[in-house]
Amino acid sequence: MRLSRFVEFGRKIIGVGRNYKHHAAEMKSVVPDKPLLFLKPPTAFITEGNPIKVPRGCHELHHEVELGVIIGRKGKDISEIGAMDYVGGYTLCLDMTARDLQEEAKKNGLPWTVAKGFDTSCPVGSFLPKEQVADPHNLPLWCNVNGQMRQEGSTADMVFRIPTLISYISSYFTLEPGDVILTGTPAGVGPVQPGDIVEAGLGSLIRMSFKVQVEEKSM
Ligand SMILES: CC(=O)CC(=O)C(=O)O
Ligand SMILES: [Mg+2]
Repeated sequence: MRLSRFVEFGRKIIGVGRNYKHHAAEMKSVVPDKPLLFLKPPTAFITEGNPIKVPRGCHELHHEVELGVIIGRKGKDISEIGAMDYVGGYTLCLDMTARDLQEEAKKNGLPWTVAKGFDTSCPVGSFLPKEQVADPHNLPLWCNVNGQMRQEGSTADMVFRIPTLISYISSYFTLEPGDVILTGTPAGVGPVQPGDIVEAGLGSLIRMSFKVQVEEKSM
């Protein structure tokens, strides 16, 4: 299988939380002393042309624009020094988050699984082979809703950089080709409503757009 079809691999989506200090501050949280991880199932993926569906019981769905790192080689206990050899490419992701469900979970000391992993919670853009990205730690990220800019940041501001993330994650989870690491979001996250259009970009490399819709019961 070709890595450009990573969405079809059915692999892990590993989220990193509070990896930008201004976002941690807007969430009234502190930057963790080691990467804060969560998982989304592969059914979270959607590509352009498919809607973001507000999950049942959610009244505050937020956008979080993020750089996605796509793993190209299987590895466990990867050293920071060799970590970039395990990157196959990059993409742009929206880590859609049911903020009200997440806040409730946080208050009760419960996991974020539903808040982060519901169907359509990971819209992604096209695959960029790593050779096309000169410096993944210097990429502008932006997100607007109905044409109004909400998030503008740079991957230069990540707290834990890609080699650290790969090394840390692989000390717990074997990384496999097609796994995607969501590297955290810059400040400016906010709500979306059914009917909204969420547009996001990664410098001049990727631009993508998704419509928000109510989740309807499937038969
Ligand atoms: C508070 C969060 O939802 C953490 C997260 O996903 C992030 O990008 O930061
Ligand atoms: Mg996030």
